[in-house]
Amino acid sequence: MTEPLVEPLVELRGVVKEFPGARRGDPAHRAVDGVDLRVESGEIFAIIGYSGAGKSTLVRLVNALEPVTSGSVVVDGVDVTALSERSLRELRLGIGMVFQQFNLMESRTVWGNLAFPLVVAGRSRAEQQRRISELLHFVGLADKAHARVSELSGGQKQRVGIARALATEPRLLLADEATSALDPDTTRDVLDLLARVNRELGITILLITHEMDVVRRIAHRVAVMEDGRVVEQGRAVDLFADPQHPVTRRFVGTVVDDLPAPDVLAALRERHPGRFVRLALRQQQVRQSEVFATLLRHQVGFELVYGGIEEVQGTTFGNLTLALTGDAGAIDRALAEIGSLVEWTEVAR
Ligand SMILES: Nc1ncnc2c1ncn2[C@@H]1O[C@H](COP(=O)(O)OP(=O)(O)OP(=O)(O)O)[C@@H](O)[C@H]1O
Repeated sequence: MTEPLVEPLVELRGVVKEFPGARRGDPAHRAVDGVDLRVESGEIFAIIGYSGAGKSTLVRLVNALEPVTSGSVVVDGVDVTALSERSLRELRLGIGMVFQQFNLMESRTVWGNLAFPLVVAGRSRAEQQRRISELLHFVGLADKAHARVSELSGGQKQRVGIARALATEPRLLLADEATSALDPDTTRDVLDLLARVNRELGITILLITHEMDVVRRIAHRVAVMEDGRVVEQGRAVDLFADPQHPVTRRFVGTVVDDLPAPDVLAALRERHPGRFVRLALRQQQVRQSEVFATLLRHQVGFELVYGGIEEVQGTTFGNLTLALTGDAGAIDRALAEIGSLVEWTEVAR
């Protein structure tokens, strides 16, 4: 069977962006340093990195708000680095933008904010009416059409921001820290809405974030950025299961409890005698009951001293630290068997 042809909606090849140094004679600053990236049509792709990693700059290169220093940026089959101002305006009509600070006209009504991009796109009155009412229903704000934006909560504002981004029926949505100004509950609602935009409307989403929880909740694939470079990329589940780069490990550690901190570990050792091992529960390999049955069969005592289970895109992840007690030989034999069920490591003293 041949692989289905998946066409990238966004493709970056060897992209470099330099900004001039602050003073004359200062060296140029490389905000983006040779990035290769493919965002497939229909997916939610996340770029994660700490502040200053170059994420926002990268997004500004995709919608050509900034010119690249070198490399190519292809959106929907068109190299945006070679477009005229006029063609750029057309390109941007096909890309919706969602911002951290919403960027709405606060003193205008929700309706007025949604009408704006439609007027710019030259839609008739009747079309504006139809589209705005459709959008308001989709984002669950049909009763707020005539409210001023300044009267809305942060979560409602971001719903308006998303509706506005969708107004001209873009194929691609760029979301720049769309939930970073929101509390955890509202963040969840807005992420659910973005997932619906992707699932029900088939819109590709490229989002940037510094929160691994955002990636865990909605991203299909993810690229990790540090100092202008992509240090690791792949399916979100694979990065959670087996992060390679230290930056990725740090991000994954914010969501999946890895190991207790040294002081916690010391306190745990005071309270629990025995040999500490850590089980890494991953994807389909989660067979906890078999692990515990094996320990019991070898008459090894066990206590769960640290850890937790999380879900990433319907897949279970977790790290459990156990304190094992009993005959040393029996523990060795039990661990040898357990090695075929799950990955385990000794927790160093
Ligand atoms: N217009 C500019 N002129 C000069 N330097 C810039 C400009 N825009 C960004 N930079 C620099 O490029 C680097 C990357 O910035 P960028 O905003 O892309 O990072 P980021 O990962 O999005 O971080 P944050 O989340 O803090 O915005 C930073 O060192 C920043 O100071």
